Amino acid sequence: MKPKVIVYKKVDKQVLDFIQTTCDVVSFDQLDSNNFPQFLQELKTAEGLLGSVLKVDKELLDHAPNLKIVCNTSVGYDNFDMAELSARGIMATNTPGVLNDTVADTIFGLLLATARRIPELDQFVKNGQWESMIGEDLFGVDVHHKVLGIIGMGGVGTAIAKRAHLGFDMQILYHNRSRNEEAENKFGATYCSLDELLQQSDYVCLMTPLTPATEKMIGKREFELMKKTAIFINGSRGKTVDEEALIDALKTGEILAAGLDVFVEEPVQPNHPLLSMKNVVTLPHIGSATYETRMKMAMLGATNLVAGLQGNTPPNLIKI
Ligand SMILES: NC(=O)C1=CN([C@@H]2O[C@H](COP(=O)(O)OP(=O)(O)OC[C@H]3O[C@@H](n4cnc5c(N)ncnc54)[C@H](OP(=O)(O)O)[C@@H]3O)[C@@H](O)[C@H]2O)C=CC1
Ligand SMILES: O=CC(=O)O
Repeated sequence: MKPKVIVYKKVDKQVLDFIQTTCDVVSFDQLDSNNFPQFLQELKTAEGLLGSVLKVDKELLDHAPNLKIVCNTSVGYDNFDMAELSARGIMATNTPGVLNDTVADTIFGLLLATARRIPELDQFVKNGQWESMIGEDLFGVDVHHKVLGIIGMGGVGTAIAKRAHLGFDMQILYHNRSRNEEAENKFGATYCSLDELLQQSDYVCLMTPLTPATEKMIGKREFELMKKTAIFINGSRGKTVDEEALIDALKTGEILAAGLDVFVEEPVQPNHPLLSMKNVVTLPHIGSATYETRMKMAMLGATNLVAGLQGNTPPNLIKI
Protein backbone atom coordinates (compact mmCIF):
# COMPACT_ATOMS: atom_id res chain seq x y z
CA MET A 1 0.00 0.00 0.00
CA LYS A 2 1.24 3.49 -0.86
CA PRO A 3 1.90 5.86 2.07
CA LYS A 4 -0.58 8.70 2.42
CA VAL A 5 0.79 12.23 2.23
CA ILE A 6 -0.82 15.66 2.55
CA VAL A 7 0.25 18.50 0.27
CA TYR A 8 -1.19 21.59 1.98
CA LYS A 9 -0.11 24.22 -0.55
CA LYS A 10 -0.93 24.75 -4.23
CA VAL A 11 1.81 23.12 -6.28
CA ASP A 12 2.19 22.45 -10.01
CA LYS A 13 0.52 19.31 -11.42
CA GLN A 14 3.95 18.01 -12.42
CA VAL A 15 4.94 17.99 -8.74
CA LEU A 16 1.73 16.20 -7.68
CA ASP A 17 2.21 13.64 -10.49
CA PHE A 18 5.74 12.95 -9.27
CA ILE A 19 4.57 12.36 -5.69
CA GLN A 20 1.64 10.25 -6.87
CA THR A 21 3.93 7.67 -8.46
CA THR A 22 4.83 6.44 -4.96
CA CYS A 23 2.29 8.01 -2.57
CA ASP A 24 -1.46 8.55 -2.16
CA VAL A 25 -1.90 12.31 -2.13
CA VAL A 26 -4.52 14.42 -0.35
CA SER A 27 -4.07 18.03 -1.44
CA PHE A 28 -5.29 21.38 -0.19
CA ASP A 29 -4.50 24.54 -2.20
CA GLN A 30 -4.17 26.34 1.12
CA LEU A 31 -5.28 25.83 4.70
CA ASP A 32 -7.89 28.09 6.27
CA SER A 33 -10.38 27.95 9.12
CA ASN A 34 -12.95 26.22 6.88
CA ASN A 35 -10.83 23.27 5.80
CA PHE A 36 -8.59 22.95 8.87
CA PRO A 37 -10.86 20.37 10.64
CA GLN A 38 -10.75 18.22 7.50
CA PHE A 39 -6.96 18.63 7.34
CA LEU A 40 -6.66 17.44 10.98
CA GLN A 41 -8.83 14.45 10.16
CA GLU A 42 -6.57 13.50 7.21
CA LEU A 43 -3.50 14.05 9.37
CA LYS A 44 -4.43 11.08 11.57
CA THR A 45 -3.40 8.63 8.85
CA ALA A 46 -0.81 10.70 6.97
CA GLU A 47 2.86 9.66 6.83
CA GLY A 48 4.17 12.78 5.09
CA LEU A 49 3.46 16.50 4.90
CA LEU A 50 4.54 18.95 2.19
CA GLY A 51 4.01 22.72 2.24
CA SER A 52 5.29 25.77 4.09
CA VAL A 53 4.49 28.19 6.91
CA LEU A 54 2.24 25.78 8.88
CA LYS A 55 3.35 25.58 12.51
CA VAL A 56 4.42 22.01 13.11
CA ASP A 57 4.52 21.78 16.90
CA LYS A 58 3.43 19.45 19.71
CA GLU A 59 -0.22 20.43 19.36
CA LEU A 60 -0.30 19.59 15.64
CA LEU A 61 1.85 16.48 15.98
CA ASP A 62 -0.56 15.06 18.57
CA HIS A 63 -3.01 14.76 15.64
CA ALA A 64 -0.45 12.91 13.52
CA PRO A 65 0.49 9.57 15.09
CA ASN A 66 1.73 8.07 11.79
CA LEU A 67 3.83 10.95 10.52
CA LYS A 68 7.35 10.04 9.34
CA ILE A 69 8.46 13.18 7.50
CA VAL A 70 7.60 16.88 7.24
CA CYS A 71 8.89 18.76 4.19
CA ASN A 72 8.99 22.53 3.81
CA THR A 73 8.95 24.14 0.39
CA SER A 74 11.09 26.91 1.88
CA VAL A 75 14.65 27.20 3.16
CA GLY A 76 13.55 28.72 6.50
CA TYR A 77 12.18 26.16 8.93
CA ASP A 78 11.32 28.26 11.96
CA ASN A 79 7.78 26.85 11.64
CA PHE A 80 9.13 23.46 12.77
CA ASP A 81 9.56 22.58 16.44
CA MET A 82 12.72 20.61 15.75
CA ALA A 83 13.08 19.29 19.32
CA GLU A 84 9.55 17.88 19.24
CA LEU A 85 10.05 16.35 15.76
CA SER A 86 13.34 14.80 16.78
CA ALA A 87 11.87 13.37 20.01
CA ARG A 88 9.19 11.65 17.90
CA GLY A 89 11.70 10.41 15.29
CA ILE A 90 10.07 12.44 12.50
CA MET A 91 12.36 13.65 9.69
CA ALA A 92 12.25 17.31 8.61
CA THR A 93 13.52 18.83 5.35
CA ASN A 94 13.84 22.25 3.66
CA THR A 95 14.84 23.59 0.23
CA PRO A 96 18.19 25.41 0.41
CA GLY A 97 20.22 26.60 -2.59
CA VAL A 98 17.67 26.56 -5.42
CA LEU A 99 16.29 29.95 -4.38
CA ASN A 100 19.52 31.85 -3.63
CA ASP A 101 19.75 33.90 -6.85
CA THR A 102 16.04 34.73 -6.96
CA VAL A 103 15.96 35.89 -3.34
CA ALA A 104 19.14 37.90 -3.84
CA ASP A 105 17.54 39.60 -6.88
CA THR A 106 14.51 40.52 -4.74
CA ILE A 107 16.57 41.81 -1.84
CA PHE A 108 18.85 43.81 -4.11
CA GLY A 109 15.81 45.23 -5.88
CA LEU A 110 14.35 46.21 -2.53
CA LEU A 111 17.62 47.86 -1.54
CA LEU A 112 17.71 49.88 -4.79
CA ALA A 113 14.02 50.79 -4.53
CA THR A 114 14.51 52.05 -0.97
CA ALA A 115 17.71 54.00 -1.68
CA ARG A 116 16.36 55.62 -4.86
CA ARG A 117 12.79 55.98 -3.51
CA ILE A 118 11.35 54.21 -6.56
CA PRO A 119 7.84 53.35 -5.24
CA GLU A 120 7.37 56.90 -3.87
CA LEU A 121 8.47 58.48 -7.16
CA ASP A 122 6.32 56.08 -9.18
CA GLN A 123 3.32 57.34 -7.21
CA PHE A 124 4.52 60.95 -7.70
CA VAL A 125 4.43 60.54 -11.49
CA LYS A 126 1.15 58.58 -11.55
CA ASN A 127 -0.52 61.14 -9.25
CA GLY A 128 0.24 63.89 -11.79
CA GLN A 129 2.61 65.67 -9.36
CA TRP A 130 5.51 65.88 -11.85
CA GLU A 131 5.06 69.48 -12.91
CA SER A 132 8.66 70.66 -13.12
CA MET A 133 12.22 69.39 -12.62
CA ILE A 134 12.32 67.52 -9.34
CA GLY A 135 14.26 69.10 -6.49
CA GLU A 136 16.56 67.83 -3.77
CA ASP A 137 13.63 66.88 -1.57
CA LEU A 138 13.05 63.92 -3.89
CA PHE A 139 16.67 62.87 -4.37
CA GLY A 140 17.81 59.43 -3.26
CA VAL A 141 21.21 58.20 -2.11
CA ASP A 142 23.86 56.27 -4.02
CA VAL A 143 24.21 52.51 -3.75
CA HIS A 144 27.38 51.99 -5.80
CA HIS A 145 30.71 52.29 -3.95
CA LYS A 146 28.96 52.30 -0.56
CA VAL A 147 29.43 49.86 2.34
CA LEU A 148 27.01 46.94 2.53
CA GLY A 149 26.84 44.98 5.80
CA ILE A 150 25.30 41.51 5.51
CA ILE A 151 24.24 39.80 8.75
CA GLY A 152 23.85 36.11 7.86
CA MET A 153 26.28 35.44 5.01
CA GLY A 154 24.87 32.05 3.97
CA GLY A 155 23.47 30.92 0.62
CA VAL A 156 21.29 33.99 0.03
CA GLY A 157 23.73 36.42 1.68
CA THR A 158 26.54 35.27 -0.61
CA ALA A 159 24.35 35.75 -3.70
CA ILE A 160 23.59 39.31 -2.48
CA ALA A 161 27.32 39.91 -1.93
CA LYS A 162 28.03 38.75 -5.50
CA ARG A 163 25.64 41.32 -6.94
CA ALA A 164 26.97 44.09 -4.68
CA HIS A 165 30.63 43.37 -5.42
CA LEU A 166 30.55 42.58 -9.14
CA GLY A 167 27.77 44.95 -10.16
CA PHE A 168 27.91 47.87 -7.76
CA ASP A 169 31.54 48.09 -6.57
CA MET A 170 30.34 47.97 -2.98
CA GLN A 171 32.59 47.26 -0.02
CA ILE A 172 31.13 44.29 1.84
CA LEU A 173 31.23 43.58 5.56
CA TYR A 174 29.58 40.51 7.04
CA HIS A 175 28.77 38.93 10.36
CA ASN A 176 28.07 35.23 11.03
CA ARG A 177 29.06 32.90 13.84
CA SER A 178 31.59 31.30 11.44
CA ARG A 179 33.63 32.55 8.48
CA ASN A 180 32.38 32.25 4.88
CA GLU A 181 35.43 31.70 2.66
CA GLU A 182 33.52 31.91 -0.62
CA ALA A 183 32.23 35.39 0.23
CA GLU A 184 35.70 36.49 1.38
CA ASN A 185 37.67 35.03 -1.53
CA LYS A 186 35.28 35.66 -4.42
CA PHE A 187 33.46 38.82 -3.38
CA GLY A 188 35.98 40.58 -1.12
CA ALA A 189 33.75 40.39 1.96
CA THR A 190 35.36 41.28 5.29
CA TYR A 191 34.36 39.45 8.46
CA CYS A 192 33.64 41.65 11.47
CA SER A 193 31.71 41.81 14.74
CA LEU A 194 28.03 42.73 14.68
CA ASP A 195 28.73 46.12 16.27
CA GLU A 196 31.49 46.99 13.80
CA LEU A 197 29.19 46.07 10.93
CA LEU A 198 26.36 48.23 12.29
CA GLN A 199 28.64 51.23 12.86
CA GLN A 200 30.37 51.12 9.47
CA SER A 201 27.66 50.10 6.99
CA ASP A 202 25.63 52.40 4.74
CA TYR A 203 23.26 49.48 4.06
CA VAL A 204 22.53 46.83 6.70
CA CYS A 205 20.96 43.68 5.26
CA LEU A 206 19.60 41.03 7.61
CA MET A 207 19.60 37.49 6.17
CA THR A 208 19.84 35.08 9.14
CA PRO A 209 17.36 32.30 9.91
CA LEU A 210 14.93 32.94 12.78
CA THR A 211 16.24 31.05 15.83
CA PRO A 212 16.21 31.74 19.58
CA ALA A 213 19.62 33.43 19.07
CA THR A 214 18.44 35.72 16.27
CA GLU A 215 14.98 36.66 17.60
CA LYS A 216 14.94 40.48 17.95
CA MET A 217 18.69 40.54 17.25
CA ILE A 218 18.18 44.01 15.74
CA GLY A 219 16.58 46.36 18.29
CA LYS A 220 16.98 49.80 19.86
CA ARG A 221 20.68 49.34 20.73
CA GLU A 222 21.50 48.11 17.23
CA PHE A 223 19.61 50.94 15.47
CA GLU A 224 21.45 53.44 17.67
CA LEU A 225 24.76 51.97 16.54
CA MET A 226 23.85 52.40 12.85
CA LYS A 227 24.69 55.57 10.91
CA LYS A 228 21.89 58.16 10.81
CA THR A 229 22.08 57.75 7.02
CA ALA A 230 21.85 53.95 7.16
CA ILE A 231 19.26 52.01 5.17
CA PHE A 232 18.06 48.80 6.82
CA ILE A 233 16.88 45.86 4.70
CA ASN A 234 15.17 42.82 6.24
CA GLY A 235 14.86 39.68 4.08
CA SER A 236 15.04 37.10 6.88
CA ARG A 237 11.97 36.88 9.13
CA GLY A 238 9.99 39.67 10.81
CA LYS A 239 10.76 38.39 14.30
CA THR A 240 14.54 38.87 13.89
CA VAL A 241 13.78 42.58 14.36
CA ASP A 242 12.15 44.45 17.23
CA GLU A 243 9.47 46.12 15.09
CA GLU A 244 8.64 48.78 17.72
CA ALA A 245 12.31 49.78 17.85
CA LEU A 246 12.41 49.91 14.04
CA ILE A 247 9.40 52.23 13.94
CA ASP A 248 11.03 54.52 16.53
CA ALA A 249 14.36 54.52 14.68
CA LEU A 250 12.62 55.52 11.44
CA LYS A 251 10.49 58.19 13.13
CA THR A 252 13.31 59.80 15.09
CA GLY A 253 15.85 59.75 12.25
CA GLU A 254 18.07 57.20 13.99
CA ILE A 255 18.25 55.58 10.51
CA LEU A 256 17.25 56.95 7.10
CA ALA A 257 14.96 54.30 5.66
CA ALA A 258 14.00 50.62 5.58
CA GLY A 259 13.11 48.01 2.97
CA LEU A 260 11.10 45.09 4.33
CA ASP A 261 10.07 41.80 2.74
CA VAL A 262 9.06 40.27 6.08
CA PHE A 263 6.99 41.27 9.11
CA VAL A 264 6.29 39.98 12.60
CA GLU A 265 2.70 39.27 11.59
CA GLU A 266 2.06 38.14 8.01
CA PRO A 267 0.02 39.23 6.15
CA VAL A 268 0.77 42.59 7.79
CA GLN A 269 -2.36 44.46 8.94
CA PRO A 270 -3.28 47.41 6.63
CA ASN A 271 -3.17 49.85 9.56
CA HIS A 272 0.34 48.82 10.65
CA PRO A 273 2.39 51.97 11.40
CA LEU A 274 5.22 50.89 9.05
CA LEU A 275 2.86 51.02 6.07
CA SER A 276 2.19 54.75 6.39
CA MET A 277 5.86 55.76 6.56
CA LYS A 278 7.31 57.36 3.42
CA ASN A 279 10.80 56.10 4.21
CA VAL A 280 9.69 52.46 4.24
CA VAL A 281 9.39 50.24 1.16
CA THR A 282 7.44 47.02 1.68
CA LEU A 283 6.98 43.72 -0.11
CA PRO A 284 4.60 40.83 0.75
CA HIS A 285 7.29 38.20 1.55
CA ILE A 286 8.14 37.52 -2.11
CA GLY A 287 11.85 36.71 -1.86
CA SER A 288 11.62 33.50 -3.89
CA ALA A 289 8.32 34.19 -5.67
CA THR A 290 9.04 33.58 -9.35
CA TYR A 291 7.42 30.79 -11.39
CA GLU A 292 10.74 29.11 -12.04
CA THR A 293 12.06 29.16 -8.51
CA ARG A 294 8.81 28.22 -6.76
CA MET A 295 8.61 25.25 -9.15
CA LYS A 296 12.16 24.18 -8.21
CA MET A 297 11.38 24.56 -4.50
CA ALA A 298 8.19 22.49 -4.76
CA MET A 299 9.97 19.77 -6.75
CA LEU A 300 12.86 19.67 -4.27
CA GLY A 301 10.36 19.44 -1.40
CA ALA A 302 8.62 16.57 -3.21
CA THR A 303 11.97 14.84 -3.83
CA ASN A 304 12.73 15.04 -0.10
CA LEU A 305 9.28 13.68 0.76
CA VAL A 306 9.48 10.72 -1.60
CA ALA A 307 13.07 9.86 -0.61
CA GLY A 308 12.19 9.85 3.09
CA LEU A 309 9.12 7.67 2.63
CA GLN A 310 11.06 5.20 0.47
CA GLY A 311 13.56 4.65 3.26
CA ASN A 312 16.31 6.83 1.77
CA THR A 313 18.00 9.83 3.36
CA PRO A 314 16.30 12.95 1.97
CA PRO A 315 18.81 15.25 0.22
CA ASN A 316 17.91 18.16 2.49
CA LEU A 317 17.41 16.42 5.82
CA ILE A 318 17.66 19.04 8.60
CA LYS A 319 20.16 17.97 11.23
CA ILE A 320 19.82 19.16 14.80
N1 LIG B 1 12.24 36.76 2.35
C1 LIG B 1 12.23 35.55 1.78
O1 LIG B 1 11.40 35.24 0.94
C2 LIG B 1 13.27 34.57 2.18
C3 LIG B 1 13.75 34.54 3.47
N2 LIG B 1 14.74 33.65 3.80
C4 LIG B 1 15.24 33.68 5.18
O2 LIG B 1 16.65 33.80 5.14
C5 LIG B 1 17.23 32.81 5.95
C6 LIG B 1 18.60 32.46 5.42
O3 LIG B 1 18.50 31.70 4.23
P1 LIG B 1 19.81 31.02 3.59
O4 LIG B 1 20.81 32.05 3.24
O5 LIG B 1 19.36 30.08 2.56
O6 LIG B 1 20.32 30.19 4.84
P2 LIG B 1 21.80 29.74 5.21
O7 LIG B 1 21.67 28.73 6.27
O8 LIG B 1 22.56 29.40 3.98
O9 LIG B 1 22.45 31.06 5.81
C7 LIG B 1 22.13 31.57 7.05
C8 LIG B 1 23.32 32.37 7.56
O10 LIG B 1 22.97 32.96 8.81
C9 LIG B 1 24.06 32.81 9.70
N3 LIG B 1 23.58 32.77 11.08
C10 LIG B 1 22.81 31.84 11.68
N4 LIG B 1 22.63 32.12 12.96
C11 LIG B 1 23.30 33.27 13.19
C12 LIG B 1 23.49 34.07 14.35
N5 LIG B 1 22.99 33.73 15.54
N6 LIG B 1 24.25 35.19 14.24
C13 LIG B 1 24.80 35.53 13.05
N7 LIG B 1 24.65 34.80 11.91
C14 LIG B 1 23.90 33.68 11.99
C15 LIG B 1 24.72 31.49 9.29
O11 LIG B 1 26.11 31.48 9.61
P3 LIG B 1 26.66 30.81 10.95
O12 LIG B 1 25.99 29.49 11.08
O13 LIG B 1 28.12 30.75 10.74
O14 LIG B 1 26.30 31.76 12.04
C16 LIG B 1 24.55 31.52 7.79
O15 LIG B 1 25.63 32.12 7.17
C17 LIG B 1 16.21 31.67 5.96
O16 LIG B 1 16.35 30.86 7.11
C18 LIG B 1 14.90 32.40 5.92
O17 LIG B 1 14.49 32.72 7.24
C19 LIG B 1 15.27 32.79 2.90
C20 LIG B 1 14.78 32.77 1.63
C21 LIG B 1 13.72 33.61 1.17
O1 LIG C 1 10.91 32.73 3.27
C1 LIG C 1 11.18 31.89 2.46
C2 LIG C 1 12.05 30.80 2.70
O2 LIG C 1 12.31 30.05 1.73
O3 LIG C 1 12.48 30.61 3.84
